[in-house]
Amino acid sequence: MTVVLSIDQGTSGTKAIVVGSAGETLAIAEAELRPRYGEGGVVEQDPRALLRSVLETGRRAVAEAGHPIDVVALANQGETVLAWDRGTGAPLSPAIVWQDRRAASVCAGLSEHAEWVAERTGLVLDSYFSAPKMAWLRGNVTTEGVVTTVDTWLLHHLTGEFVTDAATASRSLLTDVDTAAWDPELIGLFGLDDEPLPRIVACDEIIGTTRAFGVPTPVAGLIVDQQAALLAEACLDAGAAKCTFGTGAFLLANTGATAVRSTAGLTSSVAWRAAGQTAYCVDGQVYTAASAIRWIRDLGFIRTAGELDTVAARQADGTLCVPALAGLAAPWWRPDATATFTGMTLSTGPEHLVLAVLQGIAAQVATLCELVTGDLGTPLTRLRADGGLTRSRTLMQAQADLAQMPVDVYPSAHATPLGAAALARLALDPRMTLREAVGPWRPAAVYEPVWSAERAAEFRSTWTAVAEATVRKGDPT
Ligand SMILES: O=P(O)(O)OC[C@H](O)CO
Repeated sequence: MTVVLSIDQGTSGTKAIVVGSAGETLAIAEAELRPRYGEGGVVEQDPRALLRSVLETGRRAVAEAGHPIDVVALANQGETVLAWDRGTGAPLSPAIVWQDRRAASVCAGLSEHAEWVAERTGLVLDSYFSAPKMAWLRGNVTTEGVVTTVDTWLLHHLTGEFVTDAATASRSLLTDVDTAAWDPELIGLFGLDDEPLPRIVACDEIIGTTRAFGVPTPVAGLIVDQQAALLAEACLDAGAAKCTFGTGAFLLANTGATAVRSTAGLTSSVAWRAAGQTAYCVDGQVYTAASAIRWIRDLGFIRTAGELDTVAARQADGTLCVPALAGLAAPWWRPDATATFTGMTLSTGPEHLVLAVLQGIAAQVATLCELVTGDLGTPLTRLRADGGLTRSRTLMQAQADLAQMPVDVYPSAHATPLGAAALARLALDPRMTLREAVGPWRPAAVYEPVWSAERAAEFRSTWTAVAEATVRKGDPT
């Protein structure tokens, strides 16, 4: 029996779970993290707090499980970067979170290269990805040490190794998506030629051992959190898609062994490299989902996210929201976009604003479902969903209504660490298939659309007009 300590180091928190061989959760420990938001698109985290949360939740989960662990897996937040000293491991900068928009200036300066960069990397030249942030850090914060994604820094602390996995590397704008290897031309474009870059490893590779959680234990099962959830939800065949409703909402669809070049403004990256194969996915992003809910909570509209369904109005009053509180990603790619509420009257209450935020998130995800369908060449007919916000019945019903497809809610709140745990199991038992490592699951709830196709289309066209107007507001005059 393989017991995995699987750690999900995310934007809003770190979760460590101990997973038994049948995928059962033996223990859970969580730590909340709060990024620092500042003017000018600043979203930062204290790297030491991230590391502390990994060590502390991992140790608590192991103690609670009361069972020796065989392997440690780590899922990471993808595009968040920091500068650090390779000798001491000390951070030399804050962690610049994927939501941070300050590197937009780097992308603007490279805009004439946008087309070939997209063709080579499968991504869009946008401040969301790691390389512009790395270049921004170099130009504005420090020329010392190394600049890497957070996973590399955490893994250095755990094992002493200098590595990243193929899925995380593919989110950088520094890899050729077809080979998933560092690309010297891209590295040169961002002025990062002199940077030592970590070795790219497979997601199911044993990269070293750690003593951080007791006796020396192998470390394997490294992957971006979104891709981990795609794997946990068994989206193993081309065409299967999931949306994780976390800090942001991220829709990923498996495209098999091919990295498609999106014609719709989505991005393509490595889903995982495991069992000797590389699988790809297309993805679309809603930058603020739970962070929009946290925002309305901080404004006092709700006391906790658990109140969403009781507070949200049963009927909309015409208020619409584009929750672009940290810019807009696919298909607009406008880091400068800001959030909008329209259609309010004197009778609009907090309940209408709460409903409008939930419908705004669902409308953005519905747009992504439509675009994914275009890229896959076959219609997306069902959506799998996970993440904390799937607890909101109002949101899930709005999702089914606006996307006009059933939504299957994943039964566990731990899709991301369960996906990383599956990769770790595979690492320890290479005779297993990926499908066996993941195992079957049944939805905890299925939301069927109750709105007619006409009603959904009408809502979406009004909402899209508001989103387009939001984007036009920032157009140069
Ligand atoms: O930390 P999460 O769970 O919000 O996910 C972050 C995404 O992977 C960013 O691309």
